[in-house]
Amino acid sequence: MKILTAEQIRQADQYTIQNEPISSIDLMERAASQCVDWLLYDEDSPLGYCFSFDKTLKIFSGMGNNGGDGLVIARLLAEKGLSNIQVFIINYSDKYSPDCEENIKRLEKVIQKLEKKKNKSNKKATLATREPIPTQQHLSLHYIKSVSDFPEIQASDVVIDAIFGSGLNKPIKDFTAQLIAYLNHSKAQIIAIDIPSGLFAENNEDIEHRAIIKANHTLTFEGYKLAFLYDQNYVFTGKVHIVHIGLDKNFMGQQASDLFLLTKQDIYKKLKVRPKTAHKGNFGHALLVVGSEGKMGAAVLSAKACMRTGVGLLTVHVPKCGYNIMQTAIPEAMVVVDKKKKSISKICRESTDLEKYTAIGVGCGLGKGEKTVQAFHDLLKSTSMPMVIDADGLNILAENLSWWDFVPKHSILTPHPKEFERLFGRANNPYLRHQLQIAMSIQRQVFIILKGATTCITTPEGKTYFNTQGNAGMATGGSGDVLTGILTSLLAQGYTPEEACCIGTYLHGTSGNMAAKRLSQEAMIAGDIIKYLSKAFRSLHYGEG
Ligand SMILES: NC(=O)C1=CN([C@@H]2O[C@H](COP(=O)(O)OP(=O)(O)OC[C@H]3O[C@@H](n4cnc5c(N)ncnc54)[C@H](O)[C@@H]3O)[C@@H](O)[C@H]2O)[C@@H](O)CC1
Ligand SMILES: Nc1ncnc2c1ncn2[C@@H]1O[C@H](COP(=O)(O)OP(=O)(O)O)[C@@H](O)[C@H]1O
Ligand SMILES: [K+]
Repeated sequence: MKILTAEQIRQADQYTIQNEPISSIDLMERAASQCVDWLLYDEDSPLGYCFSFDKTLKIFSGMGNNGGDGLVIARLLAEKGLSNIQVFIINYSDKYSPDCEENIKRLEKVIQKLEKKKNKSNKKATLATREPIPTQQHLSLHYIKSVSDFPEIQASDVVIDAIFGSGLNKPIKDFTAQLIAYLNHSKAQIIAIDIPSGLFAENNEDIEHRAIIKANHTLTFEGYKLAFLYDQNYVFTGKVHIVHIGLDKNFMGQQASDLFLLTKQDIYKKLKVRPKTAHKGNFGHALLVVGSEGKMGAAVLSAKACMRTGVGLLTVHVPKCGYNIMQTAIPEAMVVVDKKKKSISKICRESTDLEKYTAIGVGCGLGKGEKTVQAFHDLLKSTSMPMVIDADGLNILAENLSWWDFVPKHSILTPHPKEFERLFGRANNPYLRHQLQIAMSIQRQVFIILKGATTCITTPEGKTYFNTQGNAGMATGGSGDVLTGILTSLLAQGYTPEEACCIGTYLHGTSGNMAAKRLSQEAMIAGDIIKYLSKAFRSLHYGEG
């Protein structure tokens, strides 16, 4: 799925208005009604299925179209019978957008209607019982012009943030900034409409010092904004939900973008089916160069994951101390032992040694001893076959930058954020780090998989794929070794490095999710990701689970 910029979405908005055709105020109505559906019927909604609602919904609306969305949400919820709704318009300037202004009038009319209804029923009740009955539905509109207008917020309140959307063009200031700090300080659940107010859709500088809503949920229109895919911004977006508002699909499909979110369909299309008459020679021969004393677990995890991802043959090069461990843990793999007992010292005597392999994975649990460093150098120089480089392989490279010249073109590097920083340096914010990652992929002609809650893959052509599969149960030692095994297996089987990166990260995250569902995030360990690979494959091939 393509990720579009806020500017491209705005153009899609205009195109839809002109060509569907639909008026902008009706498009706003449609967007808000989709949000209302989510609020009333989604299992994640703090309002969920709760018509007789004992909490108060406090909607904070700005003066642009995002504010307009908030006003329509209030009106539609009131029309559906939701009881306690308070709307606050934040007067940060003296100019409303036309659709926002029109929706204030529409909301005022509904309030008047409700008041009339209330007075009528109170009159009736007074005649019959001589006492007014409690009001059934409360909808009110207030204006915030300074700090003294801030309402009290209870922990049980649900706050809708419709202050600013994608039209924000500079950081929020003055009492609106104070309001955001005040809302963030409250214990209420916050739902942001389109984008948390204060966050820019792409590049966010100086984020620690800016006023930005910290939402529990964000209902975003049509698709993820780039900023939502950086782990550092999760604190602002909370869980992201896509709300389709009916923008022109063809127009959006034609927009140029080098940014993609991986979906199940993308992966399904890339997965090959194993021919009925296949033999093990059809699925490649992988070599894993892994392990050292005390870190043979990393070697075992990568080897098991490699075999469970479908490789035909696997050879694992380990130090002598790893021989029994490896043969016992995974009899399906062949083992080549190093001359050294505790760590690897020489991987290949001649370059022809490597010719029988169709892919090489190196780095898991390798260590950085002098001989190992030399062996890694020799390995890089002996082959032009793209390889998967992880963990200590990356650390060694970071300490020997001149060896970049020997890294085979189109190799896959799998750093976590710390390893990335060692290799490529620091960037001031996640957007700039992403730009650095793209630049490095192009300059070094490698695929870089920056691992995280959302994993970011960049290609030598400058494309980016984001993988959002996975969960915090995978934040445990060895999960990265499993990914290296999976990637090496896919490369060995003849998938292109780009396919291997996309399928590998998606598969890894999907297995992790399946393991967490069955075992809990706390109890699952890296080896469980391997156990659930079979289920993940079945879900991709046959839609099971
Ligand atoms: N296709 C879409 O994406 C649709 C978008 N809609 C909504 O429209 C929003 C965008 O609306 P707008 O363009 O009116 O933008 P906003 O509602 O985000 O912006 C508010 C206005 O405030 C001004 N402003 C920007 N930064 C400011 C600051 N720091 N201090 C004071 N004023 C500032 C801007 O000039 C703008 O006029 C979206 O986020 C979404 O909620 C929907 O209404 C319908 C369809
Ligand atoms: N919170 C999370 N959500 C999703 N995936 C995660 C999360 N934490 C870790 N992971 C995944 O687990 C793996 C951890 O890799 P790494 O840090 O190299 O671990 P190790 O070195 O222990 O093997 C990565 O693929 C990463 O994307
Ligand atoms: K918002």
